[in-house]
Amino acid sequence: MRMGGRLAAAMEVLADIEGRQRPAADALRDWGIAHRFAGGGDRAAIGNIVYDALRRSRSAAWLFDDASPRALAIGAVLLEWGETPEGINAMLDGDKFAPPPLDDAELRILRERLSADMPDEVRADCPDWCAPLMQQAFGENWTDEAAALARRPPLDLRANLLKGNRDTVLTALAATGATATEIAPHGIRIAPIEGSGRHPNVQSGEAFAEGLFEVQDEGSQIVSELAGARPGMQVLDYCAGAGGKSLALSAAMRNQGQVFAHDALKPRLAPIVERMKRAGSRNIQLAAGASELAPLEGRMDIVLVDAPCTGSGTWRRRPDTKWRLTRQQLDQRIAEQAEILDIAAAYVKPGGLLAYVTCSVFRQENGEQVQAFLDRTPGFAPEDHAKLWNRHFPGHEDRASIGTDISLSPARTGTDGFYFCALRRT
Ligand SMILES: C[S@@+](CC[C@H](N)C(=O)[O-])C[C@H]1O[C@@H](n2cnc3c(N)ncnc32)[C@H](O)[C@@H]1O
Repeated sequence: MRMGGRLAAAMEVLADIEGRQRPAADALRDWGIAHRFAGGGDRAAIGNIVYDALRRSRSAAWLFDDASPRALAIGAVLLEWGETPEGINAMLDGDKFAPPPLDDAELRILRERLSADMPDEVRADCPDWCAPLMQQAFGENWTDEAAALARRPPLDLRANLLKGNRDTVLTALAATGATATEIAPHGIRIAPIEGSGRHPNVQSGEAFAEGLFEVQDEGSQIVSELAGARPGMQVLDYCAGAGGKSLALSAAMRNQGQVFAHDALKPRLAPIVERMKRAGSRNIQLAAGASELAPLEGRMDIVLVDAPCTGSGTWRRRPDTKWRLTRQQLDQRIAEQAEILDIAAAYVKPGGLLAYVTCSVFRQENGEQVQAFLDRTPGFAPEDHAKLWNRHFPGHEDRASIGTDISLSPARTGTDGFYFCALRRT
């Protein structure tokens, strides 16, 4: 396929996502099934256009004064692929699978808009109702922060200390251009893809099969590290999901002590068993039901609450969720988080730690949530987060936003957006 055909396919997929309000991954998968002739390179390029268009929907629509799939797809290529309107028309020329070339009216508005300054709310590339939340979260930098959440993400890995170390992985993946992450001590980064490229399929290689690494964003590695799990501890991962953080905790504990992995939705825990085997983790135990949780009450050194949240910190990776999110869903997450904090706190032993984490950047799910918990719960006090950060990440003092808690973001730390707050039970 030439670029024209790829653009036409991306428009088709974007129309499907919009029309049926479905996840981008599902629409792309179905397109692939219906077009078996398309090769891996075509699928990657189409996927990149679709994801770029979703990340930059607002900007792309502004360029054309039109939010149609055509405007979003071509807008994405103009904004993210370094193409010019003339370059696009040259690409489409003579390609019978291509959409019609840019017409005079489109060329006129593009010429005007591409040389103008984007209004802040456009550059932020987020829904209107989220803009005030971004402003509350980031203050005057909010547009830069929101815009960074609309860029292509890197692929981050965590070297598994139970099987090797970062150098082992860097050597195994030398051909991918992987480098050490800046902050997380065991992290490895493969830079964001460019143009029609795709990330190497690191999970199909021997190093992954041997358990040398896990795929985990650097921000997720940092918050796992900040929880401070050490060998011999008793740790409850209360919202363990597929176990990304349980595995990081287990490695930090060198397989000594116990990680109890709980999730309200038991099927979500299922992948942990296979992941543990691969990683050589022997100290993770599933604690799905009430009977498994009851004996843990008041006995945990650390309870990690990686709470269900809006995921606004992960919009780089799942940009379709950004446009589907509603205020009602945010309110629902806030209520769930409060309930989970109240329940999970009971498992912390006196002197132990309640570590609250979200992958959201909104204050309502983060600092305000923690403050409300502290207001209604005697016996918990925030740790000194500047000290905590410096102990774990010396030399990176200025990187995170640190107050009575710690916030990470693509613009600031080059990671997904994460929130961390450690509360000591007194
Ligand atoms: C952010 S995800 C966890 C991701 C996981 N910790 C990781 O690192 O891969 C939040 C999880 O909380 C779970 N959850 C939602 N409500 C819950 C509740 N009331 N109690 C425990 N877990 C809950 C969800 O099923 C979901 O798996």
